[in-house]
Amino acid sequence: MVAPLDEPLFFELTRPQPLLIVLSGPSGVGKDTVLQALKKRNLPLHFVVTATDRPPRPGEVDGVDYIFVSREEFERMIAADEMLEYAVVYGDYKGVPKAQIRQALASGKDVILRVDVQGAARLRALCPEAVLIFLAPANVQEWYQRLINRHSETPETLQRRIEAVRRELTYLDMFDYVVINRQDHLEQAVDQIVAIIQVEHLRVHPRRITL
Ligand SMILES: Nc1ncnc2c1ncn2[C@@H]1O[C@H](COP(=O)(O)OP(=O)(O)OP(=O)(O)O)[C@@H](O)[C@H]1O
Ligand SMILES: Nc1nc2c(ncn2[C@@H]2O[C@H](COP(=O)(O)O)[C@@H](O)[C@H]2O)c(=O)[nH]1
Repeated sequence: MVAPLDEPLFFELTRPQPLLIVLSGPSGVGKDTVLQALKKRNLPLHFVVTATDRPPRPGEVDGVDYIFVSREEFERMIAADEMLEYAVVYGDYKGVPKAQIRQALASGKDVILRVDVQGAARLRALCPEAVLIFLAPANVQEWYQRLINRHSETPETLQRRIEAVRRELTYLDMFDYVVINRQDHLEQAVDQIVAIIQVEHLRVHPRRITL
């Protein structure tokens, strides 16, 4: 006699576990640009809007690019334990609102966010099951030119970002994947990130995020 199928087992197999995907890499490598291109693919992803106390750059929109707050408000959020991770990045506060991530994961969606490399290290410690992707340039000249062409930096902030890159590269081992964002081949980098998400959902032992 054949045993009846075990329904809870099948439920487990077909119910995807949401992923927490962390995109990191040096300043100016193209993290935001890659995420904007990924948004256009209309995948069931929640794109986290992180908070900062730096002023918006021309064209940046509150609630879309960042949640822009005052330094006092940022410090209130830290004191109230509202940040999953926060750091002073190139002189400004940046932080990941905890409630936003929890709500998105609870809805069953994969969650993706970009942070600097120290933020990725902190998230790895807080959430070892997160998927960490290091976005890298094809070579240092391309990366430097990208940062210059963005016209977002003063000589001082540019220097700070250049000094940081050497230290950031020493963290490569902590990441699960590396994706090269080649000059004028943005869609290729996006394809590779989509492939990582797809393959992560094929794991026999899914990553289980607990925050
Ligand atoms: N594949 C690419 N080819 C050409 N230019 C690119 C590519 N990817 C990004 N860029 C350009 O590089 C510049 C930096 O990109 P972006 O601002 O997305 O970097 P970032 O990693 O988010 O930087 P930061 O960490 O400082 O926020 C932008 O001017 C963007 O248009
Ligand atoms: N550790 C964190 N880093 C963050 C967060 N949000 C953004 N960032 C990173 O900061 C730098 C600088 O950003 P910019 O917009 O001022 O150029 C960049 O690498 C971002 O990825 C965060 O919540 N935590």
